[in-house]
Formats: sequence, structure tokens, C-alpha cells
Amino acid sequence: MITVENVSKSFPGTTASGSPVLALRDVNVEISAGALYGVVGAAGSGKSTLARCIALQERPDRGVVRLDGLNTASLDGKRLREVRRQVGVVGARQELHAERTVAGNVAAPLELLGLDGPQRKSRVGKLLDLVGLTQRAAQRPSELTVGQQRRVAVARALAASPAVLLADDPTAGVAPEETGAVLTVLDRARAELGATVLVTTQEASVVRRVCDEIGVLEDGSITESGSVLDLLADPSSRTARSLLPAIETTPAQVAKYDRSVDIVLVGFAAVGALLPEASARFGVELATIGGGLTRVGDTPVARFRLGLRGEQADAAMAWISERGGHVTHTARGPQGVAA
Ligand SMILES: Nc1ncnc2c1ncn2[C@@H]1O[C@H](COP(=O)(O)OP(=O)(O)OP(=O)(O)O)[C@@H](O)[C@H]1O
Repeated sequence: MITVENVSKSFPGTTASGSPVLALRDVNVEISAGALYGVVGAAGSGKSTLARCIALQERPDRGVVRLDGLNTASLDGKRLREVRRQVGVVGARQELHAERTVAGNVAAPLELLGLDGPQRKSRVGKLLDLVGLTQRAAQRPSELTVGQQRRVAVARALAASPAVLLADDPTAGVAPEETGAVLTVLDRARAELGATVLVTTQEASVVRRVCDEIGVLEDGSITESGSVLDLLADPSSRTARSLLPAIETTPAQVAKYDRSVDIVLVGFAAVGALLPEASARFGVELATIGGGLTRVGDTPVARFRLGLRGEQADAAMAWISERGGHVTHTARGPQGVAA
């Protein structure tokens, strides 16, 4: 478990005015052990600063970072270096050793730890298998794509078996067709090695594919946090806006019905069966006039705009809500009576 409590961090100003940059403002974050947690925000929102505070590479001005309950604020010297080793870091700007092979790059931290040859070989073999680059062991980084280089960097960061893997903008500069493979490797680090994985990103697609929980940073403050699926339940949340399918309907489409509602459905059962069952049970016409289906991780998630017709429409919507559908009332058609 990683706990960030009331952390603030500023840097001396670099602009002409010289006023300090407040990179983090009173940030609180809780990351469960074994989670794949996304720190999400625009450029300059403070993601890397938060990541560096958690990796103990930066000291907060105020507040505390706890790693498994350990207050890291007072750590120094040897103990600080030991605890830092619990966090493996992959950054977009971190270079691999150009003159060493892929296997040599992954082995480098193990050499520093003093593992003997056979132990190193076995560990490097397992890590290259995890990142899917066994066939590339003898190649140099320059022979690999950016996405493959990033996967080597992940293997290297995992070499010393850290409890936490921190990937700062892992898909930056990676070709779109390769981002899936990079994210799969992060997911495997969590699933197969039990690491807690922390990812910083600006990309909704990264959140959609792999994050269980997120914290959204805006201008140094956390504005939304929690489980991704829970955040989707509030259609006005930034997370919902960026992850749910867009709804594009014209007033003319809505006008054909008594009224319309927007509905978010999460999970296999909800997406497959709720609407037809509600329609049959209450004798109500439920027509999908906008929205669509997406996937968040392995979970299907739908957002539809429905046109409703029938006396029992309210009862049908209440029935859907009781079964976990998130219903937002939108416009009434011309036949509707304003509430
Ligand atoms: N070492 C530093 N010295 C001065 N200002 C800094 C330093 N590091 C970060 N900042 C400033 O703090 C703010 C937050 O930066 P940070 O790099 O954490 O944001 P970010 O969300 O990671 O951005 P990006 O997605 O572009 O990497 C920015 O205004 C940045 O200019």
C-alpha cells in the first residue's frame, strides 16, 4: 500500500517573475497493494513530480509518503537507498546502455546487487520471457523499436524484484501499434510478479486498457480519484467524459419519443440483458438513439441515449437503476410533461 498524505511540492520559478511553481498542492492518494494505478493529467499537471516523490527521488515540501506504512520523510543515507530499491522506475527519457545487449541491460542491476552468473542468467531469462523479448536477448538496443526498448527498460526496472513499479509516461514516443504490448508488460508485472504498478499518463487509452484505479491531477491538485469503473458512474466526471463512448444525437431523434435518458451500464450482465428485459417487463419502448459500447480493461461498458415511450417508463428506469444501471435524465420530447 502506498499512501500520499497532504503532499505539496514547489520549485523555484524559472519565469521572469521568478515566483515559485507549485507543482503539487496538498495531494492525497491511496494505492492498494497489487493495483495498477494511473496518475492522469495534462502536461505540467504534476504527474512526474508526484511519481518522483513516491519513488523517493524528490522530497515533498510538506506531507508524507508512506510505503507499506513506513513514513519515508525521515529516511536518510543507507536506509533511504534501501527503501528506494523497493521502487523500480521506468521513464521515457531513461536510456538503455547502447553498448550492451538486451540481456546485458537487464542484468546490470543484478550485477550491482552481486548475484552470481547462473542466478543472473536465470533471472534475466524469466524477465525477458515476461516482456516477450527472449528472442532479442543478444541484440543491441539500437536494433529494437522504441516499444521494445521500453519493454527492456521495464524488465531492467523489475530485475531487483521491487514491490512497486513506477512507469512515468510509458507510452510516450511509442508507435500506436506497439503501445498495447508495452501496457501488457505492465499488467503482467502486476499479475505475475505481484508488483504494485503506478503509471503516469495523459492518455485516456492507457487508463481504458490497464488501470484499475486512478487519480486525476489538474494543476497540482487531485480532482478525482478512485476505481475507474466507479468513476464512470458519474457522467459529469472527467473520467467518464474521456472514457465513455460519445453521444451524438440530434433534437429530431429525441423528438420522436416521450423523452430521452442517458444510461451507463457496466459489466457483462448489465450490458447484455438489462434493456430488453426492462422493455418486456414494463411494456415500454426503449430505443437506442446514441452512444455505444467500449471496454475498460476486461469489462464491457456502455453508454446509450435511449428514447422512451410508454406509461411505465419511470418504473422501467427505476428497475434498471436498482440493478446497477446509472440513469441520467436528459430531455423530454414534445409529448412529455415537464416534471
Ligand atoms: N525540477 C524542476 N524545476 C522547476 N520546475 C519544475 C521542476 N520539475 C517540475 N517543474 C514544474 O512543475 C510543474 C509540474 O511538472 P511535472 O513534470 O510534474 O508535470 P507532468 O504532469 O509530469 O508534465 P508532463 O506530462 O509534461 O511530463 C510544471 O509547471 C513544471 O514546469
